[in-house]
Amino acid sequence: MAPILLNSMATVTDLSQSEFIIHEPPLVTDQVHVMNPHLETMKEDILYHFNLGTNTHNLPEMFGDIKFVCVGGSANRMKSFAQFIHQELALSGNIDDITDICEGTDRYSMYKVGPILSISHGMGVPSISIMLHELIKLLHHAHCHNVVLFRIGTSGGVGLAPGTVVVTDKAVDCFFRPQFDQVVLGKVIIRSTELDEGIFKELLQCSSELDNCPTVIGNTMCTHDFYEGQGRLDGALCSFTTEDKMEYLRKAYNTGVRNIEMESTVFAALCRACGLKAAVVCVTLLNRFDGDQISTPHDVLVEYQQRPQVLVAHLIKKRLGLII
Ligand SMILES: O=P(O)(O)O[C@@H]1C[C@H](O)[C@@H](CO)O1
Ligand SMILES: O=c1cc[nH]c(=O)[nH]1
Repeated sequence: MAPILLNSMATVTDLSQSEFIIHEPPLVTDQVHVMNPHLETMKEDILYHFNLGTNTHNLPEMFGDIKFVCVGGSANRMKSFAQFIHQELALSGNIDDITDICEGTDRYSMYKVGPILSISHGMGVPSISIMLHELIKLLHHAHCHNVVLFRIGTSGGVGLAPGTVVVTDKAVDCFFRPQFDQVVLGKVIIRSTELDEGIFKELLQCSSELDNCPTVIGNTMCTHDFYEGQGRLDGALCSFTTEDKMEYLRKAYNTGVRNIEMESTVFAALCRACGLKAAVVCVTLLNRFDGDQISTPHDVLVEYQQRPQVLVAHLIKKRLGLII
C-alpha cells in the first residue's frame, strides 16, 4: 500500500488507509498545536505522570508565563539546573525554596524558575515520550505561546574528545535516517526529526562567547538501548566483534553522526509535530572509538554535564536581554 500524508487536519480514521503514514507537521507558529480532536470533548484532562490536572490545578496561572522548557534524564540534574538558572537570572528568593511541582509522584520532577520549566524525563524513548505528551498538553492548557524546548543531556561521542558539546543538526535513528517511527494501532507513522536551524546556529554563536564549552553541530543518533543498541562490547549480551562495532561507528561518523544518546528522535519529532521549536544539546562523556566503559572520574563527569546547562542558560539570558 502507498504511504499517505497525515497532516493537522487528518482524523484518526485515516490510519486505516495505509501501513505507512508520513506525518506532515503544522507550520511553526507561536501556538502549541495539540493535534487531537478528542481532547476538546474531555471535561477534564488528568496529566497522570505529573500529578496535575485541568480541574485540580489552575494551569494558566501556574504555567502561562513559560517561555523555555529544559528537559534531561536525571531528576538531580534538572533540580541543579533550576537552582543554577535561578542564580544566573539573579532572581530573588532562596534556591533551597525551589520545590518539585510533581512531588506527588516520583515519575518525573518539575521545577519552575521565572519563565523557565526544568523537567526530568528518565531514560529512553518511552519515558521521554510519555513526559512530552503531558508537557505539550500542559503548555496547551496553560495557553503558553512562543515556547522553546531544550534537551540538555549526556551522550557517547563519535570521533570527538570527551567533554565536547554536540548541538544536534538532525536526530537520526540507528539506520541513520532523520525520522521517528511511531507504531499506532499496528501501523507505522513516520515523523520527521529535523530541528530548528535558527536555534542551533544561535547556540553555536553562544558557545563561542563562553570559555570551556567546546561545541560542534552534528547529527545525533538515538538508540533504544545503551549496550547492544549502541554497539557496546561490554553489555551482558554481545553477538558482534570489535571490528563490527568499529565499522558501524565509522559508518555513523561518515553520515555525520557525532554523538549517540537515547531520546533525541522522539523529542525532535513530537516538538516538530506540535509546532514547537526545539534543540538537543548533549555533552559527550567518552569517545566511542576509544572504548565503551565510562571510566572518567566523577568530578570530571559532573563538570561535563554542566556544559549544556551553561550553554543553554547563556542563550536564555541573551534572549531575556540580560546580556548583550
Ligand atoms: O539526559 P541523559 O543524560 O539521561 O541522556 C542519556 C541517554 C540515556 O537516557 C542515558 C544513558 O546513560 O543518558
Ligand atoms: O555512551 C553514552 C553515554 C551517555 N548516554 C548514552 O546514551 N550513551
